[in-house]
Amino acid sequence: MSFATGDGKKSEPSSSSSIQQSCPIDEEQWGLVTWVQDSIKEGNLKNIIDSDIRGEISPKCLKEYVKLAERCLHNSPKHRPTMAEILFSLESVMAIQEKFNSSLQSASRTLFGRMANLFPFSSNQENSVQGDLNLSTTSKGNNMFPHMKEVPAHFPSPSPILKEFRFSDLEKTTGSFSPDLILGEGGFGKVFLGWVKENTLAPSKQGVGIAVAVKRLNKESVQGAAEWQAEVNFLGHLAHPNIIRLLGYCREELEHLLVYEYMSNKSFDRFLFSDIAEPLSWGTRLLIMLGAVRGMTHLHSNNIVSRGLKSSDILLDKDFNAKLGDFGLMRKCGSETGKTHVSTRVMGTYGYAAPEYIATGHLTAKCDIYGLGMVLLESITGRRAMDAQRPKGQKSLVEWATRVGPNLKKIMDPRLNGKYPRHLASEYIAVALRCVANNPKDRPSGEEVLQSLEQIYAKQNITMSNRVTAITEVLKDNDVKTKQFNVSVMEITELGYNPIGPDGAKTLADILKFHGNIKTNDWLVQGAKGAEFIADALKYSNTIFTLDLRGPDTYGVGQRQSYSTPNVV
Ligand SMILES: Nc1ncnc2c1ncn2[C@@H]1O[C@H](COP(=O)(O)OP(=O)(O)OP(=O)(O)O)[C@@H](O)[C@H]1O
Repeated sequence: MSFATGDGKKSEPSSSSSIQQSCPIDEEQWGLVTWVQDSIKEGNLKNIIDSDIRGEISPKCLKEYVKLAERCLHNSPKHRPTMAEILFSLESVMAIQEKFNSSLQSASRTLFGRMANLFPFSSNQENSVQGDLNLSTTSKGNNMFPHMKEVPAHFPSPSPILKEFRFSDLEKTTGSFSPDLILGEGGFGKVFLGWVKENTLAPSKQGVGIAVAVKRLNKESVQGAAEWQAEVNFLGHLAHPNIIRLLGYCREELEHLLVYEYMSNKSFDRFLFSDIAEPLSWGTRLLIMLGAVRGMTHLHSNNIVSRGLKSSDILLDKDFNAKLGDFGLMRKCGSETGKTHVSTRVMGTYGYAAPEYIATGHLTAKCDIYGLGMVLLESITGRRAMDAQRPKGQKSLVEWATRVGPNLKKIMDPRLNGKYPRHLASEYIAVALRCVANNPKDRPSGEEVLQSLEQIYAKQNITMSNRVTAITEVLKDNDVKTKQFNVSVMEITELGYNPIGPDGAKTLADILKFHGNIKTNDWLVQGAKGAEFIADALKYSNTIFTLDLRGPDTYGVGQRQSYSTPNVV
């Protein structure tokens, strides 16, 4: 913020200010502060406005703005506002100014265009994907906002492809924000299911057209408006299969709404921490995280840090494709947030935030990697980043997981029922633990995480042709005569094994050792290759192997026959 005297020169500072002794500011700043304070006292507000924007500011707005600045500069820290209060005040100021201006566009060229630049992104910082996206200001006058920096706006305005909805249309779309249509509730408000016509996005009857999710911010939300603005500015410009699509927005009076594509499986956390649905298999969890990492690396390549990825920010469509949502980047910019914003989000914030970010407010892409590591850990353990209900020593997931890391039986989500490939699960955990390393330098980049997960996925990938019905003659060398088997292909796919060749046999042998007795309907066995494969596996295994067989004609309903083979070593 720049202030100037009427003639463009700075006037001499008054020596009467009490700020002088107690504020650790340099002489130049002190001069500015006292000069502004004196001008305010004298009722000389006009004089302190930058001549470039004088005439564009509503007098009422200016008064409020200056009042806020004065509070920030209060001699006693106790009387200074919190970040949340500042945001709230700026929001009110903005509303006053908007009444004064005829349009948002004209406002953005003036004072409030400068405020929009406070949104934390950058387009021109060198190597900012891996590098420093610190938002601390370099401007001497803005030390009150340690996590913000006036940087050039990457996406300074909503994308033209976004639809500007009328509030009345969104009311219709959601049955007047019917409680029956609530999809969920976040820190800033409720999300409703609505229906719109496919081409025009005009309101439609329930069940007709396409489903949308309408997020309506609480009017009293102190940070909501900033979040709303950030989402409109960023999300409309980001087209990626792993990033939620924003269809449009609405801003009328104090109402702020966002309209997104509908994700029928809602958020990932629901599947990890509640019993509302069948637990997700290892394979599905891996694919979800792959999608999330792809989305995150796309953000990083656009110089955007998500500032605290959480499992609730990963939304899932009907096929469990993952998309990142929740781009309100301002919301966790101050430590005050924890005091003023009471919701699970605050717990989440602490649980997911990188230690150096908590300590210094210094934001880098590596802070995102830390959050990502937390979600990777959550996805595999089924435990929350922070869980006050857990016994001592287990409340913080990162601490607990670092301790028990290599012990798969302890660390893996019991709801996986042991159905995961041990060697791949170990690799997955190792990646997650690297991401949550205390020292940011020890954390991998987003690209590295992506590569690691892709490798894990490739190792377990089974093509569709291998997933065809398994009708097999198995174990002909092992006492079972000609038998045909129909084996559950999905299960083995989700376990992550490629049951072909010696490698497949080795991994199966590994599993045999781990599980003891297993049933054939956990495995894909196909033709003569399948027979060889099982036989091979038995050679590698030291375990008694129990087969539970059923024929193709009776698959799913038929009789089972059990067969136990002695150890074949
Ligand atoms: N596009 C969507 N489709 C379907 N459900 C959604 C969609 N967006 C959000 N939801 C549901 O609404 C809930 C609240 O979402 P929201 O983004 O407001 O908050 P959050 O990320 O869960 O929490 P917070 O805002 O506190 O970080 C989500 O957890 C999800 O269940």
